[in-house]
Amino acid sequence: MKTLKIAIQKSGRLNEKSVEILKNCGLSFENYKSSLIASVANFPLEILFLRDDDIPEYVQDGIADLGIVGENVIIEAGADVSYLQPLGFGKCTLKIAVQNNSNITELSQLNGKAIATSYPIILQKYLSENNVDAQIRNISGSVEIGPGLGLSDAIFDIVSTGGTLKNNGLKPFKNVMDSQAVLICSKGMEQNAEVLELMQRIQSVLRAKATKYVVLNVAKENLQAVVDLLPGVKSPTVVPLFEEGWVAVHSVIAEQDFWEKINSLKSAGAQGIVVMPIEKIIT
Ligand SMILES: Nc1ncnc2c1ncn2[C@@H]1O[C@H](COP(=O)(O)OP(=O)(O)OP(=O)(O)O)[C@@H](O)[C@H]1O
Ligand SMILES: O=P(O)(O)OC[C@H]1O[C@H](OP(=O)(O)OP(=O)(O)O)[C@H](O)[C@@H]1O
Ligand SMILES: [Mg+2]
Repeated sequence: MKTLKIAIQKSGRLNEKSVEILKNCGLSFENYKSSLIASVANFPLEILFLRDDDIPEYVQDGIADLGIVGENVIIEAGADVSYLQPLGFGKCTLKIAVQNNSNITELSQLNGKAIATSYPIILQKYLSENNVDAQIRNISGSVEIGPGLGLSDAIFDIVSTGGTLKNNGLKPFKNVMDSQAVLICSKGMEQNAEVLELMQRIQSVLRAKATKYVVLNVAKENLQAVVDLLPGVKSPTVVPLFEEGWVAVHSVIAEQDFWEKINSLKSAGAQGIVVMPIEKIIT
């Protein structure tokens, strides 16, 4: 059996969550800051710790079979890789931003202006699609200080909370692309047995993360109303309580509408609601 290689970020925004998702898949490996490669003890896999910019090309060229990296970095690199799974972390938007006191309100006003960015390829494509002819200043980081120093009239960078823009006297002007961390593989590796096994594990971890396990008590006369609110993985489990006329209901609830559901359950007669995290859901 061939040992696969997966490339993840060595340090930075995606490192911790990438390590976490692999560990949650049951993979056992040492995560020393100093080592650039780690062997997984219980799966035919080696983990390469790299700068995120290098990951798309490593995967494209088959030096790594798999990778975890932001979509923004893949698109910027123009890498020819297969997308396997969005991972739900590293969520951000690439935006053009201008100074708070700027009078730029239309895209066409960027004609002839200078825009600082670390993502010149994505920006150039967007500008060309919108017939804007601006000068792109390619800088590798701290892009947000550009306008304040007179280096550029606008910037194009990653925005998440908007805090960095605010701290530098900038305001968002145009949203260009949303991004999140994704699992990718080299072309032709999509059906590899170990790749499929890893995908299945990652998906079961993601499904579990998106849900909570709920146990509650309800009087039999209110059971149908409560069950109608709870789909469960297949359907809710209902077991009798020692006290006559009462049952316990076991089910799962989606994280996203959790509080709304809990309030509806209480109104429908649910009592003693216990909520627990789920580790994995295998379907
Ligand atoms: N503020 C943020 N919120 C959410 N996701 C972000 C944020 N900033 C960056 N990201 C995502 O995380 C990725 C890595 O960001 P990071 O700042 O660690 O990159 P980097 O400094 O280029 O790292 P490296 O040292 O590996 O080259 C980005 O490409 C993007 O996909
Ligand atoms: O909207 P916000 O929540 O403020 O996040 C946006 C900032 O986050 C990223 O930088 P990071 O903090 O990762 O530092 P870096 O420039 O060293 O990569 C990005 O380059 C922005 O500067
Ligand atoms: Mg980088």
